Amino acid sequence: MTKVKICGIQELEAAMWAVQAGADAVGFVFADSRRRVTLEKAAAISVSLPAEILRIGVFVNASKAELQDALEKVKLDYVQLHGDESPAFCRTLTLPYIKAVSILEKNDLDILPAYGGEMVLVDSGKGPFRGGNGTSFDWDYLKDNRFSSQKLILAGGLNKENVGEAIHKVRPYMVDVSSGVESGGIKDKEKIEEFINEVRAIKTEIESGELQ
Ligand SMILES: O=C(O)c1ccccc1N[C@@H]1O[C@H](COP(=O)(O)O)[C@@H](O)[C@H]1O
Repeated sequence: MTKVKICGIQELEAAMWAVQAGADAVGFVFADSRRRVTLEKAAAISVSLPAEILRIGVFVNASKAELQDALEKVKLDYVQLHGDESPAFCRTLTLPYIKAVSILEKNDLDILPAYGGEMVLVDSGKGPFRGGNGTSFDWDYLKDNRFSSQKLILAGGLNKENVGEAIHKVRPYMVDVSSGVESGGIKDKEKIEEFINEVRAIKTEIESGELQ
């Protein structure tokens, strides 16, 4: 069963749309972004969410102290690292982390194991920002890749139209979406519901053997 993360949450209302539609995780962006949210606002949203929802904080080149502070204040389950954090930096972290890696060509996948961590995230390297660009990469790169010791999160340009193909090709542990569930730059209830419904439908097809 593919898990779903709805990222770029800035309002409790949008978080609840995600929860009610069946999301497994929500993401708060603390990096420089139009989706940036303050620790205080994220903490207020976090405290109102059901315990079983994963809270994931998105950072770019934050210090260990900043990561730890956010983890505690927002009650984050993971920090997601979208900057130039090195494998050595990641491996010294004493908090749960997910390293995000930009994939421009197939060889970019080779470094994933070096980062360690329970999960790794692959995103598109295309676009002006460190993430949240709404652009995808060639999922065929991942067709014969299985990261047995790391759970794979697929991100980058996902939407209700393409997430089925993406899951079919990559079989990720979790899909992560931000731009694809927005209208006019803000989270859209209907798009969140449609995206999650689409993922649930694909899961059913895979489990029933209809989708090979
Ligand atoms: O969403 C942002 O603004 C952002 C800023 C800096 C780093 C990461 C960011 N978001 C992450 O980017 C990917 C892909 O998002 P999209 O669906 O293509 O818009 C996702 O992991 C977000 O968590």
